[in-house]
Amino acid sequence: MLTEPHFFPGEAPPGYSYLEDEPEFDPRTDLQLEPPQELTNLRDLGYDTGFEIDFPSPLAVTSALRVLSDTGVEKTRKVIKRLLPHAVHSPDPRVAPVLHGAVYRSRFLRDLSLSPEVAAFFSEIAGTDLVPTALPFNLAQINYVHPQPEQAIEGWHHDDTGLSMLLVVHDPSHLDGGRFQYFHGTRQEAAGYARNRLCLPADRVVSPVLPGPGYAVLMQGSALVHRDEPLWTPGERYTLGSCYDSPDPEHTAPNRTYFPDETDTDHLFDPETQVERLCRYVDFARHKAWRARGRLDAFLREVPWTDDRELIVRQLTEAVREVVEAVNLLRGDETGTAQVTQLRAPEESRGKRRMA
Ligand SMILES: O=C(O)CCC(=O)C(=O)O
Ligand SMILES: [Fe+2]
Repeated sequence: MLTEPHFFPGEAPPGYSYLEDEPEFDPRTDLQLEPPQELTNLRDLGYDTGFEIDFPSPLAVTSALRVLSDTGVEKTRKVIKRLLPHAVHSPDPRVAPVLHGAVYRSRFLRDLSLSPEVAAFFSEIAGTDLVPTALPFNLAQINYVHPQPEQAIEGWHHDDTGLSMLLVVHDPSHLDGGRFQYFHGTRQEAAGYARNRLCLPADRVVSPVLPGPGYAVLMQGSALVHRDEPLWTPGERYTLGSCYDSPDPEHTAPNRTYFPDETDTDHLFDPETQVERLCRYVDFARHKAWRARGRLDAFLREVPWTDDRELIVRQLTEAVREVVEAVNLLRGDETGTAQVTQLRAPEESRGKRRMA
């Protein structure tokens, strides 16, 4: 069952505007697609088949692969630097400013994130069809580093999205710290260490070698406990994350969304969070509508001639289940900061993740 391609919104949301005078994305000069040497699967991390079955690919994380050419890196870096004023700054100075939905601010990043060449390359690696996510807010997320390295925070987490590319745009060889790292184990194990206030054992922390800017990993970020290592000395560090979904809605919805309560005093000082708010609602609804379209098409093709009304009700209900859940979530309350932190914590169970 495959859902039809998503329509990327024709207009940027209110409060967003595209940069003027941007470089154009040209896949012939900007991409340099080179596959990874190694793949680590969910099973290698210790997950069982029951867990794996929910995911479109058995892949947990790749070793370094190359996405951008030197020309592509230069263009990306220029755009990312120009977008810094729109990043959301956490009230905690140890947390890097982050910009979501850069596809609504940069045509270059939009076209890179939607590139069919990149999606085909990742599909080949993951061994399953992948398309740029129909939740554009999760396309082109830029992680900036606070200019003053503060007291180190651990920063271990897992994401609440599907497969994602994490691309280094800075030159990692010039940095003291700031590596992308992951835990070679399951979320449950990582949560066990956290509960007991223990650090993750150093011999199970992997720091994949990313030889230079333009290299990336592809990861199943919701199953992989990972972090950006603290930067021990000031330096320039930018990463770009972008998510990919399976177009087969039979796979569990990868993007679990909650709507942060923007009236939380923590957020009030940054007007950019207010702009993001509306973008999250619509993008979330789009993603659910996109998935349901595949299920409704399957219903149209497959519903049998029957007088079993219960059977028809069951099939139709299943086709729109995620839309009904989305409606309930959109009608519901927003999530406070403390709960958002909890939702992102590694001890979150897969069952909970499935609820939204
Ligand atoms: O910048 C990095 O190395 C990791 C960023 C990350 O994990 C995230 O944004 O979720
Ligand atoms: Fe992450």
